[in-house]
Amino acid sequence: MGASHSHRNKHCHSHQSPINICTKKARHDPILKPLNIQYDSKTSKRIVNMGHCFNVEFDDTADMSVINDGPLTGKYRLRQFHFHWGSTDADGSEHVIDGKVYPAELHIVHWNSHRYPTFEEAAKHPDGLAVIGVLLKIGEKNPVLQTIIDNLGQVKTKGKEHMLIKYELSSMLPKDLNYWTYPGSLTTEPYFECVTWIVLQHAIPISSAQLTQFRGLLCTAENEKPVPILENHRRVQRLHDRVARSSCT
Ligand SMILES: NS(=O)(=O)c1ccc(NC(=S)OCCc2ccsc2)cc1
Ligand SMILES: [Zn+2]
Repeated sequence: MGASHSHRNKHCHSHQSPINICTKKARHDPILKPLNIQYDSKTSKRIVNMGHCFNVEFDDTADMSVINDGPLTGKYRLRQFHFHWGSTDADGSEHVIDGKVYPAELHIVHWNSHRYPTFEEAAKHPDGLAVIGVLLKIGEKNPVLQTIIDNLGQVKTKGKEHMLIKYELSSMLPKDLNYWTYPGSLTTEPYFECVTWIVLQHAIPISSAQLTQFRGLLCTAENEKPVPILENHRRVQRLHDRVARSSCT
């Protein structure tokens, strides 16, 4: 679409996610700060089968688990995390790094409680949400992930939920918090362009056997013919006028 339509572009779909991140073009921006992550394990509440994925939800009624600094202004409150995966280990991540696809991706969803009263309100604004994307690579069994996987049996069918007490989300993150950041969108309905994406440059391990258990979740309800959630990742979107920046050289 030519420049003459850029006004229309502005309001519709020019900042969609995920994208392929060309690491050579993602320049280091010295204004970017280190990411500050403060998660309180007491805020973990439950795991829910959403039908297209499962969400691990947190108590976001106050600024107890938050992130700030990095590319952000003010505090963003932890709401939920979830994963995207593929039907085989050859596919699955949403973000792609220099054309390399990873077998899965973790999304940790936060909303701007500094400026907006609720998640729903924040999701209507470009600075409303901040999602940390963590790429997963096939490796040794991940004990922190195993705690989540051990609970999947309790949420096998769509709509089922199960309590999750004192989950230490911070222990799932890599030590190295260097990241790429760019302005984008939700990668599922309603695709709102409200996300500051923070994609970590260091991947975390998951074993192939653990990943297989994600595919055992059903997108159907208890009383329906069982259909597994074999994959739930969106294809990469056009960059348009955007630039991805790096937190390090
Ligand atoms: N895959 S993603 O991280 O971009 C992502 C994150 C959140 C959501 N949606 C959430 S948490 O809420 C859905 C309902 C809603 C309400 C107002 S805007 C969206 C969708 C996709
Ligand atoms: Zn996601």
